[in-house]
Amino acid sequence: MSDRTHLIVDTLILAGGRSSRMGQDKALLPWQGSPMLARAIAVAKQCTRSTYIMTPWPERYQEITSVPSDGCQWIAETLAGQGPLVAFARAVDSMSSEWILLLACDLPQLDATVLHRWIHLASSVPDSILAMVPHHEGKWEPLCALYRRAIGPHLQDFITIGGDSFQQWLSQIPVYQLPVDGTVANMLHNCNCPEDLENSRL
Ligand SMILES: Nc1nc2c(ncn2[C@@H]2O[C@H](COP(=O)(O)OP(=O)(O)OP(=O)(O)O)[C@@H](O)[C@H]2O)c(=O)[nH]1
Ligand SMILES: [Mg+2]
Repeated sequence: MSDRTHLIVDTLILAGGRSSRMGQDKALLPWQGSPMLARAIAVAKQCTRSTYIMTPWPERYQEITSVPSDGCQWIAETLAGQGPLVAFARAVDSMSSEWILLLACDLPQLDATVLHRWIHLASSVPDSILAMVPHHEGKWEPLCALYRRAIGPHLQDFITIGGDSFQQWLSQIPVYQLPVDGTVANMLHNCNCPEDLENSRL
């Protein structure tokens, strides 16, 4: 058991998806006046030490993020379109924190208070726990969750044998199930298509 109150946690935001259901780049879509990626960065900066953004097209986001002047770092993605699990596996090697807060770029209602609570909880889970992930409506919500950086080799092995599903991978490792109340459920609402965006603004 770690039992330390000050863990070193960095955020990794994945922003390299195709946005095919949305029909345009989700990261740049405004929600309450600011692009969804900028919102995710702002919350990450309130909660963790450094913010990394994994994307094959950093030039698209220069204006909204002012990277690197605002403390964010890019992780270059050379092979785009492999999906979030592979992107995460590649990014882990470039990171150095003990825990990683993994976020999608399409979560406009992230709540810093909840994320702080999860990070605090991470300091007291047993060392055997490799990830802390909300479980909602029968499935894991892997793109708003905490992972030990030490999971890197295990994840790489899973991918090497053809794995590409977070749900399958998480069923094979010791995961702490984060409870989902109303606030967390709102926070997990990701905007995949135009209707999701409209519903989340209601
Ligand atoms: N860096 C990186 N991010 C990815 C990749 N695939 C998905 N993502 C990100 O993972 C998160 C969840 O992806 P989805 O919500 O399924 O988004 P998507 O793949 O862009 O959308 P669809 O094309 O509609 O499935 C989003 O933040 C995406 O930008 C990838 O290959 N590389
Ligand atoms: Mg999504």
